[in-house]
Amino acid sequence: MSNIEKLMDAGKKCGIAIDEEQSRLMILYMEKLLIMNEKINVTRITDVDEFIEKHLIDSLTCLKFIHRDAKSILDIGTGGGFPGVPLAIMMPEAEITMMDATGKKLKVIENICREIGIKNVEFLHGRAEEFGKDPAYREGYDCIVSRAVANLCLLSELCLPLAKKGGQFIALKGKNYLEEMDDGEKAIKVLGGKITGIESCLLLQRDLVHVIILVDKVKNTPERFPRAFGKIKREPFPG
Ligand SMILES: C[S@@+](CC[C@H](N)C(=O)[O-])C[C@H]1O[C@@H](n2cnc3c(N)ncnc32)[C@H](O)[C@@H]1O
Repeated sequence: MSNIEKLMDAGKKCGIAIDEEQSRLMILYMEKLLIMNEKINVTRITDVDEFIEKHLIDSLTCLKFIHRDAKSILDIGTGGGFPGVPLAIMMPEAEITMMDATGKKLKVIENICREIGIKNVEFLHGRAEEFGKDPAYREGYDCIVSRAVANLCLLSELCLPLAKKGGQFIALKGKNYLEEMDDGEKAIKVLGGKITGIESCLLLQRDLVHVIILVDKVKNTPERFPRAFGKIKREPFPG
């Protein structure tokens, strides 16, 4: 079976319909990223089957939860482009912005996206807590997604200020999410969000359970958030 077929098949097993052209683009992205990864470390996953499951399919588990009318999606801490690049391939009508504090990684994914012709993407180099204070970006996105960046409390302070009122924040989490829920839930409420669902996603390996935390932005974020990163790290979230 070719890698293109493998990805379509894996999608089918996980309830995600991937057509041949979408699969071709994602596999091309993977191949180019793995070549670049030998020079600039972007991902520790280099085995193709593992990449398909843990990067491509895992990124797409949040697809069905994104509001159909979402036009602007921001991936905070995108790293090697996850979940942003697979979402951009699957949602050609939406504009996907990928943000990361590390410019080197962002340049790699930008170059690959340009090379393979993914057009509905933008790149923002910098820290989420700084963009969150900038009126040009604050409360400017329909949907914020983020995977493997920080615990739920910290992550919410980075992400929710950038979501529009009426928009969403979707956190892709590992199976240990429960430890983060108490503090995370309190912070989400103060930041103007409301948890509307916690969904588990079973990947191909049956023991690999990931969780998606769905948050609606129901109120504007108070102006004092986000705080500077040093403060976010050092001080507990003010209730
Ligand atoms: C572990 S990687 C995860 C990458 C990708 N989301 C994934 O799931 O494969 C975390 C990424 O978040 C970025 N990051 C961490 N804190 C950030 C912040 N405050 N603003 C923007 N990016 C941040 C890091 O530079 C890093 O690339």
